[in-house]
Amino acid sequence: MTDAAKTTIDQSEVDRFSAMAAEWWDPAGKFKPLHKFNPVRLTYIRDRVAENFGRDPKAHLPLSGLRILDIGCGGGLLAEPVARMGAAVVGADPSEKNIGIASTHADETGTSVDYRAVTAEQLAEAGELFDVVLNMEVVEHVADVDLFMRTCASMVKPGGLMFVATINRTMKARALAIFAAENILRWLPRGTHQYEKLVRPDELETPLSASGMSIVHRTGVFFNPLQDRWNLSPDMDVNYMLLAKKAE
Ligand SMILES: C[S@@+](CC[C@H](N)C(=O)[O-])C[C@H]1O[C@@H](n2cnc3c(N)ncnc32)[C@H](O)[C@@H]1O
Repeated sequence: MTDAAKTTIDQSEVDRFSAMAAEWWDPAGKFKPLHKFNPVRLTYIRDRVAENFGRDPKAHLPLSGLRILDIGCGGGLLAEPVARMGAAVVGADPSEKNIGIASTHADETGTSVDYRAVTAEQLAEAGELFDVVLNMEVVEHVADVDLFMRTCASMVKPGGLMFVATINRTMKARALAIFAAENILRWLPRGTHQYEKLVRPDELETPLSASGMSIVHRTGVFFNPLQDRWNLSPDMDVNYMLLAKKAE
């Protein structure tokens, strides 16, 4: 099968997120872990983007002038604050319901985000290019990781960045991110993550390097129960983030 005939969409995954769409902006609801994640990932994105593009991360609008794609944006939990840092943000998600909730919320908060109910494949086919692609908590839900990564990488401009956040496929992740998070802590609905669909860092590195991108930074993200907060950590066995840069 050619790439053009393949899809990255696992319809059962998209349907599951659509069914929960009303809860995107409830900080105590089914997306509570993503709300809790936001401070650490937003700071990481801001600081690394500012460093790459020679900006002051503490400036009023540190991301102004940059075109950023939030692929698999869901309800826009990340797209909105990134737009408020000055970037021109395209938020894309295959679920019409997610995009509906995201658009309504952005209207309510007066935030400008260009939301589109499309797949990464459709955006890439249209020749869209971005300074930064945010690929956060999506790869573990797609049908074809390799194709998804190559499609996303094709939309990064030379010298641009892609951030990827996901969960490692390790026994520790199975115990903490699936069993404990879904059955004991009840942070996530049961069935949110399937062990077989979790993705190891090297499985992202292969399609990235085939697309002219190299990993320039990697970090674990770990929950500290005493602080009730996620922090960056050298331990990449469970949640982790990668930053890849395209050659100039
Ligand atoms: C766990 S949510 C992450 C939402 C957002 N990125 C965040 O971190 O706040 C996963 C999202 O990926 C979307 N998704 C699933 N399959 C996808 C695909 N093949 N391409 C793009 N997005 C996809 C889902 O609809 C859902 O909104």
